[in-house]
Amino acid sequence: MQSASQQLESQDIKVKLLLSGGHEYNIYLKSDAPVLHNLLTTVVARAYKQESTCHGLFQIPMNEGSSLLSFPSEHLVGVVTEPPILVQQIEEVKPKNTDIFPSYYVQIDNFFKPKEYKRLLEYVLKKESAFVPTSTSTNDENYRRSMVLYSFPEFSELILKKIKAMIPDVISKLGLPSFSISQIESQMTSHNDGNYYKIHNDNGSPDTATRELTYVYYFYQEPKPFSGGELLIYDSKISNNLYVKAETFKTVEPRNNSIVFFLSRYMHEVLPVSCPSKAFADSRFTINGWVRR
Ligand SMILES: O=C(O)CCC(=O)C(=O)O
Ligand SMILES: [Fe+2]
Repeated sequence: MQSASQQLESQDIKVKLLLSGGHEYNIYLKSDAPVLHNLLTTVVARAYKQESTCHGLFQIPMNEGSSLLSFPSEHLVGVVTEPPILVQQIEEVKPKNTDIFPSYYVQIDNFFKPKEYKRLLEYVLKKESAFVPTSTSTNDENYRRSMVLYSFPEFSELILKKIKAMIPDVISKLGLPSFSISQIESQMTSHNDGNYYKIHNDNGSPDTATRELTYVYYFYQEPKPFSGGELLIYDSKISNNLYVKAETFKTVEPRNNSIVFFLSRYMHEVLPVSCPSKAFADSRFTINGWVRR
């Protein structure tokens, strides 16, 4: 769905939310905030009696995060934006088979404190011999090349605690309805010279279906000893009533000591890594996993 809100440079927008029952709330949002896009498309969908693409609960932090406004999407009657944001004409908001649903992600820098990050790098270098080659659910040999470490109790507890604390903020930044977490999985990976992971999603099989969010934490030695290894997250479109990959995508730089969150259902891939030294210590390392509902 194409709306004018997507074309603005990021700026602060004063947004008055008009809710059923005559309630009004003033909030401030960035013009490129996914939640603003969802608010506008919800109003547009109601105006044209379409199914909203974001049915569910809105949860919007207020007063610099000290309070949270929650309301079901069907209670949203209107939105007043200052400066004005025009949503384009009916022809362009009608869902067509060719509509692109943009993918959204959140990337947070300085995830581990410097001491934790240093300890993690020292740890991974000692664990080289415990890493094993990765496989995929289809066992296709040319789909994925990397190494994985499944057990690292010294860090999995710490990362789970930090991720749990971040989830409410991540959910709100992604404009998602909240959900209760049943489990958070984690693994450590290394990508060395020529390694990659072709286009896939992370919840496409019965045993992965409850994965809601994927997270990837990146770490490596400085100066950066490899190139490539970008994460591409594809936008979606609807074809035959199914979400499928669009041609367009977002490119995520695997920034040192940053963590990325996105919907596990998005199609994504890891571009080939070039690591001239081929030394394990020079790999693109991650701790990644999935938040299950
Ligand atoms: O390493 C990355 O950037 C993403 C890894 C990934 O997609 C996965 O393990 O499912
Ligand atoms: Fe993945």
